[in-house]
Amino acid sequence: MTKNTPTGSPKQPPKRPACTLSRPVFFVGFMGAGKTSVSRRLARMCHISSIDLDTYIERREDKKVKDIFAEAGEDGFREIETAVLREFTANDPLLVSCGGGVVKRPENREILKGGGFVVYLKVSADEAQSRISDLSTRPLFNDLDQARRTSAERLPLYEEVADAVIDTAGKSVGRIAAEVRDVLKKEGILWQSQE
Ligand SMILES: Nc1ncnc2c1ncn2[C@@H]1O[C@H](COP(=O)(O)OP(=O)(O)OP(=O)(O)O)[C@@H](O)[C@H]1O
Ligand SMILES: O=C(O)C1=C[C@@H](O)[C@@H](O)[C@H](O)C1
Ligand SMILES: [Mg+2]
Repeated sequence: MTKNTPTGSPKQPPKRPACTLSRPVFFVGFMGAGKTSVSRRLARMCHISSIDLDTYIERREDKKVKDIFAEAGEDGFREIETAVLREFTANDPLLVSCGGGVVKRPENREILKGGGFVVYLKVSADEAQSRISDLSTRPLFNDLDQARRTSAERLPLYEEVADAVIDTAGKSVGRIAAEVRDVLKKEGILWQSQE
């Protein structure tokens, strides 16, 4: 007895969304806003690449961010940060999670505004503190009062560069990533097609 031969086209692997970015997407916001976590989650959701500037700097310098601060001071760290930020405006578009202080330098704000689409993830200093388990990894998050002041000083700088603002209060990383995805699609930055 012969088995029935399957008809139709050969079995295809399940379709998955292939996404493309038309421009780099930069995540900015205060420490603990979730820039790193959200860009990683969105990258997984959409099968695109993401890069974290702090992690990239640590690999490039073979040192932890807090050790670069200790050895070269904040200015030394900011020099490196500007150089790597420039790299990611010039390369293929990626999701780029920036360090919390990237907006401090006017030069960086110009790079961000001219170099891609900027998503500002908003968080209060109080909520940020409750999210970060090891504050010693953030040399500029010394105590809550100081973090509240720094956050208030930076707010207009984040707003200056932002193309989209997303309030993260009380939302999960997955929900924020989905909100960002929807904004990027609506703005024509993220294209999703079936392979
Ligand atoms: N929406 C959220 N809800 C609860 N916890 C969160 C949320 N977003 C991030 N976290 C947690 O907060 C901590 C800091 O998150 P993350 O490193 O992504 O922040 P960041 O904005 O990249 O900070 P930094 O500027 O210091 O790099 C992590 O432990 C992460 O799991
Ligand atoms: O807010 C800041 O100034 C910083 C945030 C971190 O992501 C690191 O880039 C570094 O600790 C400085
Ligand atoms: Mg980060």
